[in-house]
Amino acid sequence: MGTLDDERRYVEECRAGLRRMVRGARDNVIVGEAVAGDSYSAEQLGRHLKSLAKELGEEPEGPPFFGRLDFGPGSAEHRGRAYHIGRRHITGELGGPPLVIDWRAPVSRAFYRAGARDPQGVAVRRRFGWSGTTLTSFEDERLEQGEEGESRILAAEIERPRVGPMRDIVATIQPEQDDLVRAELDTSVCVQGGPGTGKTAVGLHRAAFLLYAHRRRLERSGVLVLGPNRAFLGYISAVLPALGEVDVEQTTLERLLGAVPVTATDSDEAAAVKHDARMAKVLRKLLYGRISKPVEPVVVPDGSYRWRVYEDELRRFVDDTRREALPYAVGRERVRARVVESIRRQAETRGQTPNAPWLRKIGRGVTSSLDVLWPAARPVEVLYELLRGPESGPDPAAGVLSDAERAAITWDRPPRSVRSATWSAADLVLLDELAGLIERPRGYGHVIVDEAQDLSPMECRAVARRSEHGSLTVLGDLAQGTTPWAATSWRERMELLGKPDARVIALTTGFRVPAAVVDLANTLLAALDVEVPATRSYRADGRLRVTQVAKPAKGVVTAVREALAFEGSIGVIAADADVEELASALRDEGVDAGERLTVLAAAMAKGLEYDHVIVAEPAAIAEAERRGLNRLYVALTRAVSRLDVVHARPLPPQLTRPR
Ligand SMILES: Nc1ncnc2c1ncn2[C@@H]1O[C@H](COP(=O)(O)OP(=O)(O)OP(=O)(O)O)[C@@H](O)[C@H]1O
Repeated sequence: MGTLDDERRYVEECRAGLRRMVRGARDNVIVGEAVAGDSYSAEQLGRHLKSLAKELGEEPEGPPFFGRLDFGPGSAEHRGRAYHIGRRHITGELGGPPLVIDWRAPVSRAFYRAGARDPQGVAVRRRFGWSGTTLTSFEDERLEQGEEGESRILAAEIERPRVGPMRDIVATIQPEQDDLVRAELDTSVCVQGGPGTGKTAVGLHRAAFLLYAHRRRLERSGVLVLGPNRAFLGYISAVLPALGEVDVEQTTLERLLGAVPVTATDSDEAAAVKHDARMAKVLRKLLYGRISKPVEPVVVPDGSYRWRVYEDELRRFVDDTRREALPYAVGRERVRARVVESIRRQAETRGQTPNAPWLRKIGRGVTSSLDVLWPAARPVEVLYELLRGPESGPDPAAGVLSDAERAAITWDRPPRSVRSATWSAADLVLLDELAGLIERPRGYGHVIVDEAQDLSPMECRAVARRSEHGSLTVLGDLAQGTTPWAATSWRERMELLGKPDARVIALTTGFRVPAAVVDLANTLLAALDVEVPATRSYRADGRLRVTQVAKPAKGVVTAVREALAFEGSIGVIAADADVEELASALRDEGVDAGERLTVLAAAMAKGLEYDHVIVAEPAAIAEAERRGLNRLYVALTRAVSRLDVVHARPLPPQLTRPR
C-alpha cells in the first residue's frame, strides 16, 4: 500500500512523466512537419501534434492524481494491480504501465461506483487530499472488508468556499451522477435536478467523457453545450479546458441562431405567440404557399428550337416532389432535375446524345420558370411577408392563430422592405425554423442543453434540428422556470426536442446549498405549480439569517461588511430595478470588496453560485414578473455557505420559515 512519503515520491515520478510527454509531443511537432508525405497531411498532423503539445504544456501544475484503486482477489482482470486515477493519462517509461489512468477510462469507473456492498474487485479505494500542488493526506476505504465511510476529503471538497469560475468535480463525482456522465453516446437523457444537485457539472463531465470514449466520431460531428447567457458561459468556461477538452462549442441559443442582429423587441403578447409551437405550422404553410400550380408549359430555348414540358407533367413533378418531404431548397432542385430529365428524354427521342454541358445549360434555362413554380426562398423574405400581414391570397395564420394572436405578431408599421426590417429575439427562432425548412442545418453528435426548462417550444425545435442524428443531454429544473413559456412537464419538452423516449432522471441531493437554506427555499415549492421532488442537502454546515431592516440598502451594506469577514465570493441578488440603488449605496459607503463582490439582478443569477449570498427584498423579486416566485427560488438557492435575506417589507406569504 504505500505511505504518504511513497505517494509523494510517486507525485514526482508523475511530474517527470508529464514533462517527458510534453517534450515528446514538442519533438513530434518538429519531426511531424518534416515527415508528412504532402502538405495537406503535414498540416493535419502538425495541427494535431501542436494541439497535443500545447494542451500538455498548458497543463496546470495541479495534482496529477486524486485517487487510487488497489484491486484484490475479487477482480479477475486487475487482481493485485494498483492504479492512480487522475484528470489525464500519464504514460510511464517506454513499455512500462501508465503512471496515471484517465478518470474516464473503463477501469476508473470502479473509483466512483464501488462500495462495501459491491466492491467490484476493489480491495482499497484511496482518496488524496491536496493543498494547492502539495499532497497532504489520504484516506483509505477497505471495500472488500466491508469498510466504507464518510469521507472527510469528499466533504471538504464539497464544502470548500467558492471563488471564481466553476471547477471540475472529477475527484468527487457521486454514483448517481456517474451514471449520467457515462451514459452511452446514443442515449438521450433528461435530468430533472433541484438547485445545486450538479446538473451543470454532470453535463460538462458528460461532454468530456463522450469525447474520450468516442473521440473520432465526435471530432467529426461535434459536441455543443448550450447555456442560458454569457455570465453563465463565463462561469462554466474553465471546466472543460481543465479536463483537457478544448474543442467543445459552448454558446447560447441566441448566438447559435444569430442569423441577423437583434435590434427589435416584441410585446409580451407577440413573443408568446412567436414562441408557440403552432408557429411551426404557420411557417410551413407560408413557405410552401409559395409553390404555385403550373398553369403554362416550361419553355427552354435551345438555339432555334424550344423545348417544352407541359402542365400535366409539371404538376406531377411538383406533387411527387412535395410528397418526398425534402427540405424546400432541395425540393426546388429536384423539380429542376425532373424537368431537365424530361427534356433529356425528348432530346434522345429526337436522336440527340445530350452531354453534361448541354444538360447544365438546359438546367439554367429552367430557372425563370422554376422561380414561378417553386421560387427560391430566403428566411428573412418569408418572415417579412408574414409579419407585414396578409396582402393578397390566403393568410397562412388563418385557422391556426386567433385573430388577436394574428394581430399581436403583425407589425404596426411594416417596414418598406426586407432590408429595412428589424428583428427581435423571437424572430431569430422563427428565422431558424424557416432556415431549417429550407435547408437542413448542421447537426451535432451530441448536444447538452442547460437550464432547458426555460426553452420555448419553438426553441426546442431549433435544438431538435441540431441533434436529429445525434443525442441529447437535457438539464433543468421545472421549479426554476422563469420564462413565460417555461416547461411544466419534461415529457412534453422531450417530444418537442425530438427525443420522446429519453429517460427522465431526478437528482435530488444538493451539493451547493446548505440544509438550512434548502429547507427555506423548499417552502416555496408548493406555490410553484410544478411537480418536482424536493432537494435534500448533503451539507449540514452553512448559515441562514433573515433580517428585517428599515431600509434595504442600509441592511445590505451592513450584511456585505459582515460577509467580508469570511473568505469566498459574495453575491448581492436583488430585483432588477433595485440593483443600481444597491450598487451605489455600497459605493457611497465605501465598501470596497474588489472582485469578491458582485451585485446582480435576479434575472442574471441562474446557474451561478456565490459563497455568501445576500438576497435583498424578496417581495420585490417575487412581484417583478409573472414567475417572480420561481425567480425568488433561484435567487435563494445560489448560496454555498451563507444566505442573508434582508427585507424591509413583509416576506412573500409563500415563503415560510421552516421550524
Ligand atoms: N459530486 C460533487 N462533488 C463536489 N462538488 C459537486 C458535486 N456535484 C456538484 N457539486 C458542486 O455543487 C455545485 C452545484 O453544481 P451545479 O452548478 O452543477 O448544480 P446545478 O444542478 O446545475 O444547480 P442549479 O440548477 O442551481 O444551477 C457546484 O459548485 C458543483 O461543483
